[in-house]
Amino acid sequence: MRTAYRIETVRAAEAALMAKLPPGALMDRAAAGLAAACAGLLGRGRVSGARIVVLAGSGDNGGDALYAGVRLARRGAGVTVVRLGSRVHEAGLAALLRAGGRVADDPYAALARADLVLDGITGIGGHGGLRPEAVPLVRAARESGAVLVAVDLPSGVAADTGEVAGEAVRADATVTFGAYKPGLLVDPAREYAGAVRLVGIGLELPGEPDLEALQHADVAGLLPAPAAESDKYGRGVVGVVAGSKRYPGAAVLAVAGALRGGAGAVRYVGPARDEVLARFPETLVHEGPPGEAGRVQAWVIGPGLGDTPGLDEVLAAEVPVLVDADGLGLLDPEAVRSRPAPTVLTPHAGEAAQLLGTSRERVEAGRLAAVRELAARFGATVLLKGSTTLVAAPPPGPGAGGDGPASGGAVRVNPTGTPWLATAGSGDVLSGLTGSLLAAGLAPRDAASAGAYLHGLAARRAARGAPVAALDVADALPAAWRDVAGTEPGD
Ligand SMILES: NC(=O)C1=CN([C@@H]2O[C@H](COP(=O)(O)OP(=O)(O)OC[C@H]3O[C@@H](n4cnc5c(N)ncnc54)[C@H](O)[C@@H]3O)[C@@H](O)[C@H]2O)[C@@H](O)CC1
Ligand SMILES: [K+]
Repeated sequence: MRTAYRIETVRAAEAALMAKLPPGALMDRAAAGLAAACAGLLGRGRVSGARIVVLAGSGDNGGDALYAGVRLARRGAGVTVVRLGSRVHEAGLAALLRAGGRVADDPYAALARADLVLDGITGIGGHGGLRPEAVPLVRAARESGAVLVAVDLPSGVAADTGEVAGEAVRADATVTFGAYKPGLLVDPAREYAGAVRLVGIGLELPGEPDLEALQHADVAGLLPAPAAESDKYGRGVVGVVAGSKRYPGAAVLAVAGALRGGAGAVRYVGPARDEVLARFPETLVHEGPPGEAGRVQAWVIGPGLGDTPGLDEVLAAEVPVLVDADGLGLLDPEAVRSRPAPTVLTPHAGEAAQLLGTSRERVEAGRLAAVRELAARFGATVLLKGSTTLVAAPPPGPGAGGDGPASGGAVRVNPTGTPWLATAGSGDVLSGLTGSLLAAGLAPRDAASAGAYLHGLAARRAARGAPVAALDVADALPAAWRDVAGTEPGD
């Protein structure tokens, strides 16, 4: 599990640790890790003679960069400091000057010649984005062709939210200290961080992070495995209400996902039975209302639905319900909040904006806030699709909607996303898959995050660098599952 902690938590852990250590020890650890990472980026034997520029802001982030500069200067690098702000970390600057570094006479000339630039303008103490005087320097650093390394965070991005107001440093790599910060894992800020390396400085962090990204082993631990004696009900039956005369394909895609999600059977309800059966003869089909379709352990409703009725009936069921796509447009928060069983909503940014009464741009700029807000407003687990798909559980409240602790627990961020997934119908596959995991008995937050994980992995496998269609993603799900579970085709 990769975890991220907000500034307040990181600062508290730093204060507790600093109280036990001699002054400067933590900064020294950070600088040592940073210098080692820079040496690695420059390449073996390339530190001596390398031209390094330190963009030094006024706080400890600049201090880290200056002390890393000291270590690199001692190994023979030519280190030049560009001062931003009225003051810099004076002890760090003095140490660097003693080690042979110097202050730039002409910052732009220094940047143009640089092999590596350290962005020590701001870290977790920064607010309000890059200041105007920093913008041209940051642009010059970016355009110089030097390797641009952000210290702790790319300056200008918001550590806690991943928001980026105006310009920010676009780093090739970020060396972060003690813990990942949420902004390093969530877009848009994540894109500015480049390759992120975590340097341990000995912080003791609380058990529950603000954000977590599942890895293979975590997902493997969640996936359902059929027992020898399981019948189809034991494995779960998922009902899929999807498709319309106009969009029969959405039904096929949702069923395709559901068949690969671990449920023992898929029941399809809707007008696309012929299309579904032609592709997946194993599907149980029903043309009447969902309530008469027979027993299910979870419902998926929405993909390609148009205005087909059935939502109220499905929401009244005492089993988990996943609402996607067209189903979301018809959703009443109170009807969801008062459900007797958990609900999962899977909007993309546009649908989330509609549900929140805001714009798509605002949702995309503040994805963490949006997913938390939706989970709280609807008392539902929300999977917000996008380049960094997020899953938030609702805070505890009336009904059985919540499965997470106090605040709703850590928001999960999916690490397997790929731009190839931005293709028509891929969301339908995800809904079917996630609904199937719900029917198999996974808790809502686990079903949504394992679903997103497998879906992203399947898309990568199917794409291998070329465009994919949604059905290719569904077809690659078994291989992604084997990858994660560590099973072989013959098992
Ligand atoms: N506290 C600690 O023990 C440790 C801190 N570390 C480093 O210290 C950083 C935090 O240091 P600080 O709390 O001094 O904060 P920062 O250095 O991140 O930034 C605060 C300073 O920048 C100025 N500032 C704020 N917003 C700005 C903006 N938009 N543009 C320009 N200047 C701006 C402030 O006036 C203040 O002087 C971490 O990110 C990390 O790099 C590490 O050395 C590890 C140990
Ligand atoms: K920085």
